Amino acid sequence: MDDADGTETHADDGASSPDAGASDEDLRPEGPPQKLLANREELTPMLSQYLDLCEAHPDAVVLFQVGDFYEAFCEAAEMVARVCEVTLTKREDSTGRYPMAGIPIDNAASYLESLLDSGYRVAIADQVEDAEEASGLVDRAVTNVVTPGTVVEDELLDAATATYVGAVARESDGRGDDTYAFAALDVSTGECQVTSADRLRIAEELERLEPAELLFGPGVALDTESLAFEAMVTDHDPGAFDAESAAETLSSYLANPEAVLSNPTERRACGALLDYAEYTQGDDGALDYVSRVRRYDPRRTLQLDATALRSLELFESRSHRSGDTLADAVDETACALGRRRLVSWLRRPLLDRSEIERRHDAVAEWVERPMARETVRDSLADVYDVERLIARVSRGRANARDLRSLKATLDVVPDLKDAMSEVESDALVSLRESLDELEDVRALIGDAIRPDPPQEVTEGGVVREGFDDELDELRATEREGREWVANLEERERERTGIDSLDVGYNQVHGYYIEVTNPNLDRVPDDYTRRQTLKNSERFYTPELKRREDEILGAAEKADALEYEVFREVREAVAEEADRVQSLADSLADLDVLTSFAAVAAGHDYVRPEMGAADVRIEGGRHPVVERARDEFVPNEADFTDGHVAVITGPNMSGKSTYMRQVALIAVLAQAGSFVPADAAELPILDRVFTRVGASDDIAGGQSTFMREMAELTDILHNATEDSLVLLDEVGRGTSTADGLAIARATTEFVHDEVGATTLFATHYHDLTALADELPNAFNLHFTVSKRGGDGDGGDSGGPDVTFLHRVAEGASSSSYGVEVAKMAGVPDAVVERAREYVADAERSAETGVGADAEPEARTESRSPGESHNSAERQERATNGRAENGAFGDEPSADGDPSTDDERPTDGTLAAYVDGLEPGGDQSEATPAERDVAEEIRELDIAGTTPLEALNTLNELKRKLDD
Ligand SMILES: Nc1ncnc2c1ncn2[C@@H]1O[C@H](COP(=O)(O)OP(=O)(O)OP(=O)(O)O)[C@@H](O)[C@H]1O
Repeated sequence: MDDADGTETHADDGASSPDAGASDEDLRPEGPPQKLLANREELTPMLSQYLDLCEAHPDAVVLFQVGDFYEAFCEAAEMVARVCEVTLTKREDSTGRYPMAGIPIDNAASYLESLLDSGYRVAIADQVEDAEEASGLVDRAVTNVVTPGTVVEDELLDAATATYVGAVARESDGRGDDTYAFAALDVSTGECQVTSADRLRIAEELERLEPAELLFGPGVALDTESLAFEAMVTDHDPGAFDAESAAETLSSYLANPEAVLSNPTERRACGALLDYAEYTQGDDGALDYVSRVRRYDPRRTLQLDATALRSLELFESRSHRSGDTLADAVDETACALGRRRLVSWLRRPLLDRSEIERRHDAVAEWVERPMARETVRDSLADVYDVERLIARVSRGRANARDLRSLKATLDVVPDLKDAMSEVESDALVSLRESLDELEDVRALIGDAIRPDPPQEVTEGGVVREGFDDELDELRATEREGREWVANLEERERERTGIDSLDVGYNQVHGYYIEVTNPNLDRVPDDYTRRQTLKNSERFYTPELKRREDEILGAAEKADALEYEVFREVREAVAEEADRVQSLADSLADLDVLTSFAAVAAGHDYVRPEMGAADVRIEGGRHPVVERARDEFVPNEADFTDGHVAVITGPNMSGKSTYMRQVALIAVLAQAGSFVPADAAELPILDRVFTRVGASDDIAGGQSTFMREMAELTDILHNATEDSLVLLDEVGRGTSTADGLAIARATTEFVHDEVGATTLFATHYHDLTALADELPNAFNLHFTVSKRGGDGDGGDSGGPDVTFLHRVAEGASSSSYGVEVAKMAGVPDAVVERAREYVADAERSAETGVGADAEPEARTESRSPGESHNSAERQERATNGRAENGAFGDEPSADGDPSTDDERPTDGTLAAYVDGLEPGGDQSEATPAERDVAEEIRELDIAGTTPLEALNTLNELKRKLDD
């Protein structure tokens, strides 16, 4: 396939076998293959060239163009064959046998994707000279290193999200105060952003942007394991982080780097990053389209760390269903530019009230002008991803279709401006004014490029007639020649009298006149034989030959000239990349503002009033859950009389949804959107913290409880009075006593020291007492409606519970755990038995039986460390608070009436245990009952979910029945 190299064909020659070469599992497929290194002196020129390229790219798998394939050899071949599921063949020459695997170039993207997904970087070594013209070995060079963070191929990129490569640099002041800088680049668009801060905040920035690939400068030791996203860590030349070389790299991108990047650390991170980007794009020098290097200050945006992004399901939902994230719910953008901008606005909601209100003004205006808005959206739907497209143009990778797509986008601009002719809000007016029609570029593409050009740019059919005189002449010659040939058949039939005479063309022999055998005697003298077939002969005439040369010569020249002309046009367009990029920028903003308005109009969102002292939301809804439910119950959130809300209510009653909806409303408002509520007054939050239920979390390495506490520490250290804190069942991951103690202390701390707006959902009903003690705390609870039995135990049917999902003031009075268990499908027998236990426990509580029955002996049966709790419990039990005794070891919230009638599910189990205590009425206890008692005693109640508890109960009951 590559004659110049004397290479074997790639096609499977039957010699393929998995053991065709070295099969050492430990060999890395990247870097120079051992076997080639060993034979270095004897290698054929081609393999020697391959080896050189491998050595120059030790971190990457080199794919080496051989004709229509990209080939890999030795260890790399084995890996490519495995990962890409292609046949492993071999190449054999006098120096040895080398495994070989190849992927077809035409279809390379999908294979590249597999390689990237498997964690490899790929260096593409293309033939950089025409194989036919090469004397000897074809020259090859790495034109592109494909890595997860630097991919530019549309097929490998998600249209809706930006892909970043990031670099982190560190500078130490010698006194322990380090500055960290983080630079991130989207190589597909040229968007580059840089910031610096302390280590923690930079780690947060990484999590916010989630780069697919990271470079760490000298001295940076970030534990990537602890990051909440997966990134490839790349070792790039540490020298690129040096101040001097970074300055040199930056000089190609910024006229005055010091004016844009505020400190040396930022310049080092950015310089190294751009150096790496250049390396991946084939080392052709500076990337012209990276002209927007921007510095940003994370303190100017609402902080959302990885935990918050995840638990609020901004961009990824736990269900992993599309449509289940906030970004999906408020996405009515019309083009990819808008969708990516929406994500970036939601990632970085604003802090500046006037900037926020500027967006709200624009949304309000679009809500009021539905006709114009919809016209704008229709036009935006015709906008291509010009941000990536212009980057391709600058890299010299765009084809003629790309240019036509750019033109189609530019065609839309006048319509957009028209539709916006009457807008008044500041943001929309300045967007309208910034929409550059790029009339020159549009005219150039319109005149030069045919409306429906082919994919290939080297085979003609690209440039319009009338654009280039020389090209037109060549095409005319070609056309005339073809016409002459087209009429030849007719003429020759007439001249020779052979009716069956045909004129045709084939790749090998060119034009011919075909005459069937019976007519051969009538062939004129000027016919020369070209080819003999079974039933006919093919001829040519001197004139046909001359015409053929003319046609083919003109066509070939025209194709080459067209490509030349196309490249000139492409370069002329690339010159205007900055203008195209700022147009893309404006279109993206416009799309998001229009989308916000479309969502607001379609889903009854209101404009929030910003700058309030406290959160006050009327009729608030959860933007995602409300779409999934037929009937969503709106709820108030009023923090004007207190900033700490303790929220109780049965499982499934809507606590988590409620808390998240408050946060999502705040995030949406600060991103510039209207909000799902009847009315909203909102302060400008500096940060949203979330600590959600322990069991909801992925406990990566750490114990769930440790993670919970680490997150809590973060909140308690970093929250301010402008923060919003969501705490969902803090303390659940440990013993009840510790959990309650932590929850209580946390609430007090947040209340007294932090002052943040806090929503604290809890099953510890004792916490509700805090509302009486702390002036700025108040109780909220979720109500249920009961039908049927009243749950007093006398009615074995028990109550039928309907969740109202309605929040109300005050503390809730019951956990309804058993009813939830019933709804979850726990067998009726178990549910009924559980109800009996609840009723027993309640009777015990009323009469004090359970508590009184607890004897001294119990203390002895416990471990020494717990004796204090038992004593304390007994003391409280004597106070008639049997349900606390049932929990075993909770601190008392004496005198709080709201907690007196609580009946947590766990209490019923513990009450059951109490009844079986050795010191209780054990005279008739059977061995089975004693076994059961023992098992119950060993249960970790605090670490057991209600459902597990009921299943355990079912099991225990079965044992007793047996
Ligand atoms: N306001 C509402 N209107 C309608 N449905 C709601 C509402 N709030 C929540 N829901 C639905 O109720 C179910 C339970 O909600 P959620 O998870 O918020 O309850 P919870 O009280 O936090 O439960 P748990 O204590 O078990 O974690 C969800 O399926 C949710 O879709």
